Amino acid sequence: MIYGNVEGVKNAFLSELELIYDMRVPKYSLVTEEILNVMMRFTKILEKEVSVGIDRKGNIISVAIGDSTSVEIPLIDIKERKLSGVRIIHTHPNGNPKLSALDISALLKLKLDAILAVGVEEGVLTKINIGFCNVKDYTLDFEEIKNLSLAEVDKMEFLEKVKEIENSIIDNDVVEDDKEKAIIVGTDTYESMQELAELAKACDVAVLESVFQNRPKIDPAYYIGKGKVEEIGHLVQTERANVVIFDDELSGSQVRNLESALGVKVIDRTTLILEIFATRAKTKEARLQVELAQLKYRSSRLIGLGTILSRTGGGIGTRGPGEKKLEVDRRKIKETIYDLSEELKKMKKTREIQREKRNKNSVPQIALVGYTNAGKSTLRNKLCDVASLKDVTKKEKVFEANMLFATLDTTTRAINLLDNRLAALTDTVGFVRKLPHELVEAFKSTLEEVCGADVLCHVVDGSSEDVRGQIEAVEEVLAELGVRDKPTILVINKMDLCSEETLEKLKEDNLNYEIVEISAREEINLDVLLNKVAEFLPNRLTKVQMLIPYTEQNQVAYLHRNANVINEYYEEEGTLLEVEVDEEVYNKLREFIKE
Ligand SMILES: Nc1nc2c(ncn2[C@@H]2O[C@H](COP(=O)(O)OP(=O)(O)OP(=O)(O)O)[C@@H](O)[C@H]2O)c(=O)[nH]1
Ligand SMILES: [Mg+2]
Repeated sequence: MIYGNVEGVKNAFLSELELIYDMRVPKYSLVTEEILNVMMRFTKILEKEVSVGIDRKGNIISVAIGDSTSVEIPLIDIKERKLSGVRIIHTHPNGNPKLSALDISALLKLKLDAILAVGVEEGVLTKINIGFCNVKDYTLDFEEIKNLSLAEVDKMEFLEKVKEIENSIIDNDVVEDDKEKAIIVGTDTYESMQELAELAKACDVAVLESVFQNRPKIDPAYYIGKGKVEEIGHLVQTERANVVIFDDELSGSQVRNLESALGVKVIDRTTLILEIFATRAKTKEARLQVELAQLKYRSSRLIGLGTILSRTGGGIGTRGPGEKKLEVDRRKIKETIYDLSEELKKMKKTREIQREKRNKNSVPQIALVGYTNAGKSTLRNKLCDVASLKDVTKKEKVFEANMLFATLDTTTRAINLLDNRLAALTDTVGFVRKLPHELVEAFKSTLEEVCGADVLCHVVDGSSEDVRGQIEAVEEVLAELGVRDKPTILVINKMDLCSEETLEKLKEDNLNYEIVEISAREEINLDVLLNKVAEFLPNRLTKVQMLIPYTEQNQVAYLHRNANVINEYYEEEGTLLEVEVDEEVYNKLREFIKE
């Protein structure tokens, strides 16, 4: 069987190529002239690369049309402390034997014994380059032996060399360096690039370099200019990056072209955002939503993740729905999308019912909204601490970190306002610019909490260089949700990092808002915020007098927890309390109310 790109190749040619399988290579040789001659002939006829995989016994294990990655060989784990036992011989139809980026990454990822690139011009051999793995700084590296003649290749003590490499893998205790190291590429704005770097960080990917190209026109094949691609390819090699992340959406074919030019995995901003959502999704509903979004995004392009790159497994862009799921045909994907949507619809209904219940209980709703990293989760935690319901609350810390999207699921907790009213405080997912529209759709339902809120606290990071842009981005989403006319407090957070000037300027620029400046982390002005929120909430408290007999003292304690006790007197018949109560408490203790 001939692997790789065989479409449109005449059957007669394929049968002739099949004959290579019957050829043998003597144990101590790299390759034979006989095999090379067939390869070179077809390289000329097809004007394509021809690859042959040979094992250490000299058996031909695969013949393929296409680059070095079309050869099918099993993946070897470095923990086994050996190489794959396979060498790949392939032709370069342009006559240049230089190993390409893809050749080198195939060598290292597949742990080949060797990779030979045979330059072919007009069907004639020019020179041969050989790549071997070697060990440098306890990690797997490569060396390239250049411009050899066939006679020189013949003379090479190839098996000795391979043994040497395997010994040095054992001696140096080589570990697989599977950390993802990225070069980020953008054409939009500096802010957007900075955010992309943050997003990568949130995904545990180190950003080694960032490349910016100011380009009015998008290149249909590579997105960026050809020269830039080369520059990045060079950086990939020198910095030893293993993924390149683009700031904008790429088409499936751009991803494929870039991967083959750069020799490493290429992903775009949307894939990265989806990835973050996938790793952070905590509830079943959130996970379903992300999975749905990922399926939709990938099915619309069925991104290649070049053959070898996807087989090396792990890392960004490969989690979530899982490769297996993506390999199934489009019809299956459509069915899955349908099922997921149905399941989500059901969940949405359940949540609506829950929300209705809560509304009936007439607990006022406060929602924290804002740009990602503004400090919403920190604020929610602090408010839960400061305004805790004493023994009534089960405090549940929100996952908070200096990372984007620390929160994926809206999480609601009860807090006690300073006037002793109970309120529900909801933390929401942070917004980002260029949120893929697949996600806007998917996450609208989690943001629906916002629609039910009585007051919105729009939290902004006052210390950010792009406060204005972030405020606008959030306002846009709020408008889309149809909640711009809700009472909104602009909460300027991180005032500990802001200068007086910045704060003044911010306030001047946002005269249309009620503003409270705070520091969530340093707990500055949290009481001011709580009071402002109380002011904004519809007043649902009623002032009453209650006389509680001394035999029912637990009700006094209950009132202290759940109502606003203004005065307390000890009378003969019991405790007389002047309290502000909400509907629930009113109904529960109605019998004690003194007219
Ligand atoms: N200096 C300072 N840092 C703060 C303050 N509030 C929050 N932070 C930090 O800002 C970072 C982000 O805070 P989070 O609470 O996770 O932000 P978030 O708005 O919930 O972010 P997403 O969930 O991604 O939308 C964390 O490192 C916090 O410690 C503050 O008042 N001052
Ligand atoms: Mg958060």
